Amino acid sequence: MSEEFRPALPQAQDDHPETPLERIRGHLRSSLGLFLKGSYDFVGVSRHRIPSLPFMAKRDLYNVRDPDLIREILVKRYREFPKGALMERMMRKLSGYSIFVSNGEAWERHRRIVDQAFDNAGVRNVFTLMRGASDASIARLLAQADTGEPVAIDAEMTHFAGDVIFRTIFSEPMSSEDSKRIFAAFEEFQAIAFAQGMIGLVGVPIHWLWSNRRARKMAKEIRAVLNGPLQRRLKAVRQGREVPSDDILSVLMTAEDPVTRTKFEGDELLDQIAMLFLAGHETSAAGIAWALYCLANRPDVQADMRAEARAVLGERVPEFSDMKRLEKTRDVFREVLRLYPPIAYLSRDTMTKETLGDQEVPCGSPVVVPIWLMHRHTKYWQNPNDFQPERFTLPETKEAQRCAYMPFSMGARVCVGASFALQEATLVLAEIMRRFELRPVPGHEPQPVSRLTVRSENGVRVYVNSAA
Ligand code: HEM
Repeated sequence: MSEEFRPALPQAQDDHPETPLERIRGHLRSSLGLFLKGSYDFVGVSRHRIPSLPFMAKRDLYNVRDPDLIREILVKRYREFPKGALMERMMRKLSGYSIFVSNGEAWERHRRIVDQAFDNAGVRNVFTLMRGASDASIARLLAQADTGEPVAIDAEMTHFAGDVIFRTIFSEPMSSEDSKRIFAAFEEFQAIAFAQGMIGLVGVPIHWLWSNRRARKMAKEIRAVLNGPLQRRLKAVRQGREVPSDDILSVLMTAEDPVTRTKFEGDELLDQIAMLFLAGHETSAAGIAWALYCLANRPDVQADMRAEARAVLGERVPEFSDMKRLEKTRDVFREVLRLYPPIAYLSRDTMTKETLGDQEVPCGSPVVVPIWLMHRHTKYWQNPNDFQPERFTLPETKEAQRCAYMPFSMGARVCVGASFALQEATLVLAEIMRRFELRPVPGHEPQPVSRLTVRSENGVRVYVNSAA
């Protein structure tokens, strides 16, 4: 095992900047400072003042680092800790009141319908479509390999994950023109949504912000790209033409909620598709890019994965049944999701006055589950900042996995696409490893920042060469 590689840590954020404005500016750069405050060995609930301008009301957020309380919030009493209104306001322009942000009966209905598209059979059905996106990504990498130039692997993985979700929803690849349009618009939308979220937390009503016009324009652009194939499909159905029957769109259009006997229709269908597109590509892209950064720095782990991919797949096309045999590959991805959880924290609001641990929490307060901190908690993990994929095979890590590992959250609102994400990551990582060898770019250390997802502020670049 290589001893020299230390996975990049976020730059320390100054806890005592001169002015409230400076503190706010720091949080606009990355929320890792605000939401992940506190030591990595504390078990309990800590209270933190939300930075605010002098004339704004003072509010606190509550950071929960106790596995039993986390379970209570996410699993046992999830209805009493709904998602906050701020997130919903940020996302409304792009995806209406859809599954990621909704609460109560509306969410229960959304989830019952969306679950039908993502059950196990659904994930198997879309495997061929995923493989199409993986083949396209390998072809793009082949064109960039052995050139002596670093490859922007984070941008490539964003393209890959966007293509996967587009193909698995619509049964068609994303055209290169659409992919350029949608990624540019998404990048801008996310930057605005994150900044608005941070500003909104401080207490500024976000509907006052000038950036709303720009966010609306970007959301319109994204929806237009997704609406094209949706309208084509609806027209084909109206005309009685044959349409794909096993992609995500076909299930979303036909699945009926068993309780209310309703379906997704009209704008609501486009809202849910836009949400799935966002939730389904940004997180996976972030995770896979971090995995490739870690692998570039660990040739020994690459060699193990290459041997596994070649033993399981040989020279042939991967099949759905191969995925569960790529165990090392899957453990590498699980370890990367521990070190760089794409969603660094979960945020909920209290609906009444609550007592959490030794804290009295007023009604309407933000309660944060800091996934990042739990994944590096020294009470549960040995050498928490090291990249050690083999830890997932050790019996002594079982307890940590049970109480301090939650990259996909837990409980009723657990990620709907968890199996889907593990499958696409396993597939593309095995495909990359069986063909290529990655090397780090000297002097380039990615800088983790958490905006909507945990990304590198300065990109992720690696050398890609053909493997022997
Ligand atoms: C490595 C990749 C992924 C990670 C780490 C991840 C993580 C998460 C987390 C932590 C949540 C809970 C958020 C919260 O409660 O505030 C979540 C929810 C969700 N995820 Fe994922 N996700 C990933 C990939 C995907 C994919 C591929 C899809 C769809 C294709 C997806 C769709 C969703 C949806 C719809 C929700 C909302 C579920 C609900 O509220 O009922 N995710 N994800």
